[in-house]
Amino acid sequence: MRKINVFDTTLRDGEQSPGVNLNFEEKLQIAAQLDRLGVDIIEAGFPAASEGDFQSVKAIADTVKGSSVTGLSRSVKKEIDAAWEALKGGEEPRLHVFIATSPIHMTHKLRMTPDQVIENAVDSVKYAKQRFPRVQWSAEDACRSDIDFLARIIEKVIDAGAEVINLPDTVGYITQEEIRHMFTYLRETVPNIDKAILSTHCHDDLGMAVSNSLAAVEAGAGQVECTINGIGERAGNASLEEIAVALKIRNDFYKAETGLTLNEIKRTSSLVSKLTGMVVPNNKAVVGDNAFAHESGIHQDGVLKESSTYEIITPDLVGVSANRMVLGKLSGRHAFKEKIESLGYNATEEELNKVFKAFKSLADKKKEITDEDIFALMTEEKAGEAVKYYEVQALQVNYGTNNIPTAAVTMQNPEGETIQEAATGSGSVEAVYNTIERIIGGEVKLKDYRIQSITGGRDALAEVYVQIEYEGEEASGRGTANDVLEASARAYINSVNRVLNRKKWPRPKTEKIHV
Ligand SMILES: CC(=O)SCCNC(=O)CCNC(=O)[C@H](O)C(C)(C)COP(=O)(O)OP(=O)(O)OC[C@H]1O[C@@H](n2cnc3c(N)ncnc32)[C@H](O)[C@@H]1OP(=O)(O)O
Ligand SMILES: CC(C)C(=O)C(=O)O
Repeated sequence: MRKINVFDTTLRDGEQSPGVNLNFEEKLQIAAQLDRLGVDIIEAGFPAASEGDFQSVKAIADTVKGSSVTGLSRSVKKEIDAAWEALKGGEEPRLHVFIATSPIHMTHKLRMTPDQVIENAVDSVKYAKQRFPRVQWSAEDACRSDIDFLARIIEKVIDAGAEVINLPDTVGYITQEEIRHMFTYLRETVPNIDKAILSTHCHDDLGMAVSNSLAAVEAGAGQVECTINGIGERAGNASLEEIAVALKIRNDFYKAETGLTLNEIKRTSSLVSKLTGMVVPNNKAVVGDNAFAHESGIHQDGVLKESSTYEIITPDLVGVSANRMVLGKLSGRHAFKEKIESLGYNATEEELNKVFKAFKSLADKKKEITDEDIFALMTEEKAGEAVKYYEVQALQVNYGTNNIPTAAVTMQNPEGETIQEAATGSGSVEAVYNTIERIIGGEVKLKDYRIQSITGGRDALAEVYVQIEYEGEEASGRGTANDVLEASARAYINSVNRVLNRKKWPRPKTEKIHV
């Protein structure tokens, strides 16, 4: 069986999804889970993009030991240097350097001739090879490039030292037949192609990213680039879970396999969804809530008699467990610790104490504590803001059908002072947000507000996601609580704190020195 390397780019292309911005702790948490899932390569970010990206790529390279860690760079010396500084502590430093090869990108965006692009690509790979033991080169917009030009440039970058050649469908344009032809033609035409692994990276603009990736595998791709839940720029990237499970279930056809621990898929999907705020649709293949649900009588009858009548994937293959309720308010610390570990977390003693306290207080209010509740509490703890500039201490809301909603909020400000304010609004949430805005003393534009319950039932935890603009920066925020107004306040403050944390690591002014 042919082994296909899985290159996960959730933390780079996935983070390019509009509205997604992960903080340092969240990126580390996702990287650790990707490592548990067993992806071969984690693209941890774009080190030259900002100090924040640099620091998170470095921390991931320094700590992740199973998967190989890479970072993206333009064909620019300074960016390759920055990537080296971020990645050099890793076990197998690997660079991903790219330049566009399609006529439309070369002419209008790069304003370079094809020969200049070849020279630039070769120089940047040679420059990178002076530092990195492994270099991957990508031909951005490969699928709209002239195939003979691609063949020419690929031969030259392989000679310069590139070991992986990635051929992205940057704008999600290609069809399955065309991508199969592209990979086959290049394998037959480029004389030194056997010295490199060919890789595919598909976008989902026409909803064909997964099938195109699988078609590339059929035609000889040895690496697939994808993201958890298919998140990514515009309509997203090929989704890792769909490719991995298709290769597993249809290995009779593809004759290829990944090295993934498939029963970590559901957990990874939930973590990424929670931390990015991008909800997984119920009907999403493999990880959607309905993926294993049977509604109609004939189907239910069939499944009860023999599950393979209507189920080609068993839920446990991807880590979906039927058993929900486990712990309650009388549970002790040992059982709780074991539960946390079974959910894939390694908690420090301090984290465990904090989450155990939160669990006990939740158990006082809520009858059943499910895995999802514990997962939410632990994620909140692990992904707390780097610095909590503002913190909500108390909240009171007065609402009546014939009254103007009024909120009173007590908060701690960055100087450690306790401040109290009150304000009204057209609804309770607006009253809370107007009050918080007064305390912060700046305008906060609310661009998106979403609420969901973590489990079913009237006592379910509420989870609120917001998208705001504050001091010229956009940020998302998340808050979880028993009460929807408290969850709303937490999400709002969380997003403001993210803006303030980001301002600690501003995007540097880059000097453009092309290789
Ligand atoms: C298909 C993809 O997903 S590619 C990855 C996309 N991801 C990102 O862009 C996120 C990170 N990006 C950033 O933080 C910024 O864009 C930076 C730091 C990389 C560059 O910022 P700036 O220097 O302000 O340039 P800006 O983004 O406005 O413009 C891009 C420039 O890079 C050039 N460029 C684009 N791709 C490449 C490349 N692969 N190699 C060299 N130059 C390139 C463009 O032609 C343009 O050059 P110009 O300024 O001479 O016209
Ligand atoms: C930089 C490359 C790999 C990319 O993300 C794309 O072309 O979509």
